[in-house]
Amino acid sequence: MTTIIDVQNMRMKFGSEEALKDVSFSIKKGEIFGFLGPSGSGKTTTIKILTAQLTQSSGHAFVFGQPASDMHKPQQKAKIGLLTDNSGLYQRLTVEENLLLYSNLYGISNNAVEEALQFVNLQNQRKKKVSQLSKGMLQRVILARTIMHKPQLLFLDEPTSALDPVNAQHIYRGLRKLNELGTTIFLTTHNMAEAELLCDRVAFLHKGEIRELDTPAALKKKYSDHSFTIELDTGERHVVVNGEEDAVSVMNWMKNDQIARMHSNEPSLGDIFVKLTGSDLL
Ligand SMILES: Nc1ncnc2c1ncn2[C@@H]1O[C@H](COP(=O)(O)OP(=O)(O)OP(=O)(O)O)[C@@H](O)[C@H]1O
Repeated sequence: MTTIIDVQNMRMKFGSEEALKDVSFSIKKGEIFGFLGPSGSGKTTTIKILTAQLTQSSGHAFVFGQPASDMHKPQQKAKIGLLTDNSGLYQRLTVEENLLLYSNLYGISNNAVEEALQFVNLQNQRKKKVSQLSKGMLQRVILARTIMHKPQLLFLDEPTSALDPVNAQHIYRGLRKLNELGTTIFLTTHNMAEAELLCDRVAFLHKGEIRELDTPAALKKKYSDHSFTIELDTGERHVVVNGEEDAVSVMNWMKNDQIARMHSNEPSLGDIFVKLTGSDLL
């Protein structure tokens, strides 16, 4: 599979502060990759390097097989979509006028405006002026603009931070659809449930270092204590672990038809994050 992003031993210093320390990862075409970390861990700095807004102090950062510092070149830039909190929208124009302006400016077909409005569930707000939008609506317009040229690679920095759960779900469906069509997605989020739902692999960043990188399922397995919680008909709850000692109790409860519910106590990505960073993001 084609490698879309390749980062090896990347470091970034701002004066004496080391924002990134020896960061390495690579992302294949078609992956949804979650870059997770508390505030100040280096997520935005990484996106800025990968989109040529900053140059790393040392190490290797390649996007589409070219140095990331070339991403400002029009040919490379056309392949990516970057969602940031910097809106750049015209306040006095409507949602639709903003998107049409953008599509004309970049030679994108006007049909893309309709598709983008659907993608973010804003068809009914198209005539609203940008100055009159709520924070969540504004975020959706920016996202619409980001995906309008059908980029091969999408950088999404906190794409649903201002959205209510219904609109967030709508965006998740849209992102999955884009991904099925081949778009690779690099996503940062503080929302661990979102990462678990969307990402093929996640990296946990802490103080500029990647502490773990794997599929959510593999990480959950790695950090699991292999215990189960059993709830009996009486409401009594027992935590049991694999092994002979608890097997006897479990067998007896089963024989006597006493078990009402049983589930594995595998950790969530949020639990793993707290364990790794000592920070509770939830
Ligand atoms: N231009 C800059 N000059 C100096 N320090 C910077 C600059 N940009 C980022 N930093 C520092 O680098 C570190 C990483 O910042 P970064 O914005 O990448 O974090 P983040 O993980 O994106 O945080 P958040 O989740 O709050 O957006 C922080 O300590 C920050 O203060």
